Amino acid sequence: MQDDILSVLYSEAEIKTAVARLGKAIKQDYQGKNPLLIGILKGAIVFMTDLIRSVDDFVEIDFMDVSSYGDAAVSSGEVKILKDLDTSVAGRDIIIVEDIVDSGRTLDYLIKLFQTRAANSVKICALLDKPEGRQTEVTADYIGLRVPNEFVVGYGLDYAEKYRNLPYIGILKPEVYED
Ligand SMILES: O=P(O)(O)OC[C@H]1O[C@H](OP(=O)(O)OP(=O)(O)O)[C@H](O)[C@@H]1O
Ligand code: HPA
Ligand SMILES: [Mg+2]
Repeated sequence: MQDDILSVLYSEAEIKTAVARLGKAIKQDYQGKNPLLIGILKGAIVFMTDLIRSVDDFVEIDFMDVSSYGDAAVSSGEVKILKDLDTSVAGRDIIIVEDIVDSGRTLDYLIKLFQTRAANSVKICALLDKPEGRQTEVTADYIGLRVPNEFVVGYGLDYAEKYRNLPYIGILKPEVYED
């Protein structure tokens, strides 16, 4: 698995520091609000489990499974809900937890959806931001680390369902996804 990685972009230690910073900021901004953190499966799973343990206050969690990449390295542009929430978002302060904002299409879709469902507020916490990938106006409120315009994997992020279990963020060798 490690042979497919061109270079390590962010080490485990760098990720840990970024996650701790995000957890502190959320605690400060949401005192007494009992926010609902919504992890977007599957990519956000690793980040979500670390993030919630870095928020030293009451939070609730739920998950939604949406997909737009399938087995490709380029977004299909069509966001599909594979599993919806169990919790009602009406009147709640929502924090969408994402592994990466790339084209921004997934978040654009989700923000509109939660606003339609009458959430009190909707913010975004993303571990990674890839600004050069953007095709929409979306910006995350809480950002861990910035990544260049390369396909990155690890710490939850996949290529064709692989590499999610790498403990660091790495750049995939282009020959792995180009034919
Ligand atoms: O900003 P965007 O271009 O929309 O890309 C970001 C989204 O794409 C990935 O999900 P994917 O659809 O690959 O599903 P997965 O989380 O199950 O891997 C990633 O986890 C984000 O949810
Ligand atoms: N890597 C993995 N999954 C992704 C990426 C990426 O760079 N961008 C959007 N989904
Ligand atoms: Mg994916």
